[in-house]
Amino acid sequence: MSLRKLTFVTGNKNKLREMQKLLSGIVDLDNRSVDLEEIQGTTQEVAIAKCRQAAAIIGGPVITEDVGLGFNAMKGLPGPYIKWFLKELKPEGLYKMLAGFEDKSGFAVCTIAYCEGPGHEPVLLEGVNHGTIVEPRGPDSFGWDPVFMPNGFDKTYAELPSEIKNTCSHRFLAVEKLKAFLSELQ
Ligand SMILES: O=c1nc[nH]c2c1ncn2[C@H]1C[C@H](O)[C@@H](COP(=O)(O)OP(=O)(O)OP(=O)(O)O)O1
Ligand SMILES: [Mg+2]
Repeated sequence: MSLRKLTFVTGNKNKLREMQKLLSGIVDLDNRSVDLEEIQGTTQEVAIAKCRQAAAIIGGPVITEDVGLGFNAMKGLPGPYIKWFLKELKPEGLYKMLAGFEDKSGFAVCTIAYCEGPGHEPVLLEGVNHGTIVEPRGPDSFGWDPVFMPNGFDKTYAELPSEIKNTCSHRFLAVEKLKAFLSELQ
């Protein structure tokens, strides 16, 4: 049986590494590193626009991914804008953003968008993982991993072995939905 071919359009090596693990044996995953334009809007709007662009560039079936980190004390902000907050503030600054708030809870959202090709409507598969924003702990190797401690664990994403992150993460939860969706396609 040959595996379905899909191109994951992302410029983020760490996302690619996790996605390859999560989809191994299920999808023949190719990668194209394209810096897709990200519009302003809700996570869903950003994800759909990103995936449309990717499908137009690749000319075939693609997935893209948009990740957000929301703070409940800030009604879900920074959400899809976390990349720019992280870039300027680093993990330490993200933690400090909540200094004036009692509520340190937050949630990580992974929105995978699948598009069959140019002219097709993207389909969204979303995974949400809830947790707490803590002082940075663990290796500073992937995004905001050092400040996110998922519920049910006493370690941050950065401190957890990747095999464990991959069984509970926002990305894992979205990939579970993607697998179910792909198994319904012919
Ligand atoms: O599991 C994760 N653990 C920690 N940090 C993460 C994770 N996943 C994404 N991130 C970071 C990357 C970027 O700073 C922001 C999302 O922005 P986002 O636009 O989705 O990612 P990106 O621009 O790096 O790659 P892409 O080319 O796929 O858009 O959160
Ligand atoms: Mg991006």
